[in-house]
Amino acid sequence: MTTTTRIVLSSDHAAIALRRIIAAHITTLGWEAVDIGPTTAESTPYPERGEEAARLVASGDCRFGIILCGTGQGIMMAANKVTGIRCGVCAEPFSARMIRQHNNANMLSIGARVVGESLALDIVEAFLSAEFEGGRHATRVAMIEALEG
Ligand SMILES: O=C(CO)[C@H](O)[C@H](O)COP(=O)(O)O
Repeated sequence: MTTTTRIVLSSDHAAIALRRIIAAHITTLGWEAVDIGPTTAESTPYPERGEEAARLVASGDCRFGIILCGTGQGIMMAANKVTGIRCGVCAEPFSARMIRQHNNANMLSIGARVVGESLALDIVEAFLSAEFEGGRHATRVAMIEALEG
């Protein structure tokens, strides 16, 4: 398992401001933010933005990925198409903690049109501070991996 502290951040046009806020925040927590944009408000397709981030996580270049679009849903769907990625959309901290503890998620998706800044930062902190519990959950995660063929 990679030990890097790099976290890739990516979004579509709907979430640029919140992505930047999260990138700045995680650096205060000791993580290295790898913000791959976009930098302008021009419309950009979330499948490409999600895939780009997911490949950096799947390759081991980044430990985690935090991705955002309007709802968090579309970019999550794209990221989960990349082998090795387990990404969940979270709109509250409990689920963000649980997708680490039970599902060993390596990416977190947030909807910038769903949650505000303060809640988003709580969600990110819950995700980053939780650890995978293994045990019975490892068996189930292995079953997800088996679906990848
Ligand atoms: O949430 C999203 C995908 O799940 C996108 O951010 C949303 O569909 C973009 O919409 P628009 O082009 O109207 O800004």
